[in-house]
Amino acid sequence: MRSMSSCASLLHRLPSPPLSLSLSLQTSPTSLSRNLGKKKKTVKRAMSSDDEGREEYLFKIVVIGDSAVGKSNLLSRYARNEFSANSKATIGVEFQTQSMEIEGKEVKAQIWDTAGQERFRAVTSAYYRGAVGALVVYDITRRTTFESVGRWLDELKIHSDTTVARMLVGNKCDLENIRAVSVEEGKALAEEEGLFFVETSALDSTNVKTAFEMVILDIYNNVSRKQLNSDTYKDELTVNRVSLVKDDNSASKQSSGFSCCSST
Ligand SMILES: Nc1nc2c(ncn2[C@@H]2O[C@H](COP(=O)(O)OP(=O)(O)OP(=O)(O)O)[C@@H](O)[C@H]2O)c(=O)[nH]1
Repeated sequence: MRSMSSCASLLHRLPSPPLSLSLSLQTSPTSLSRNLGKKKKTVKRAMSSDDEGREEYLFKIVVIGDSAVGKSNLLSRYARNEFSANSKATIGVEFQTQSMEIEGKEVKAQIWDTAGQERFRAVTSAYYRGAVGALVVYDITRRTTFESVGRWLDELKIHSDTTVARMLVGNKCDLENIRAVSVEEGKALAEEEGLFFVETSALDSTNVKTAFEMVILDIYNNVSRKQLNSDTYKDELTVNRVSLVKDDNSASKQSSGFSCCSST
């Protein structure tokens, strides 16, 4: 028996952000990539201008958590509105790019999904490199996956910047009847670690859009505040402008423009 109403809604880590969550999704490309072994540039984040001088942003977001918590299905639900009851374990890395508009600016979120199983994981440092946002996912019906959250957060801290926008996601909240982690426990951990928190269901779509878009919005707000003009940032922008030009040319080039993985 499913219960949608029991899913915990979004808990803000910070006071409400200055922007609303009404992002307009422009495209829904399916740039899925399995490029293990190829040595290519890793995108960090980007700002560029198109022909009309409009600002563009590219944010890399990673989805992490134990195996079978629903990472791949959360991404496929968000990007393509698809769910698979029999999805296979992810091998290596996949990513999807979503474009949207915030305050008249084009924002592209490049969302990376990797295997929860250690033996199927690609080079860890390459996966995290350049990430400005992260969804840390556990399965509300399996307590061990909640207990692993600390380990995933530690890995994120080791491999990325401290300013990464982070969302704790308790997935499979449609399975209320076999819940093993309470909403209160999820909230408490999120508060302790300074994360946003939401419970989702990739199966029935509950809060999936909110989870991703809250992270994107938080990154956007952070980046806007920083104004993206520091000296340390300029090199990255130069690299990423090239990637964005490729990305704009055609959907098919999108996956080749942004790929993983080179080891550090
Ligand atoms: N009931 C329910 N099942 C889900 C939900 N999300 C995912 N599943 C199921 O959980 C299983 C694992 O989902 P995946 O998306 O492959 O999990 P994953 O975290 O990507 O797994 P790895 O690739 O091994 O890291 C699949 O059988 C999905 O159908 C959900 O929200 N509700």
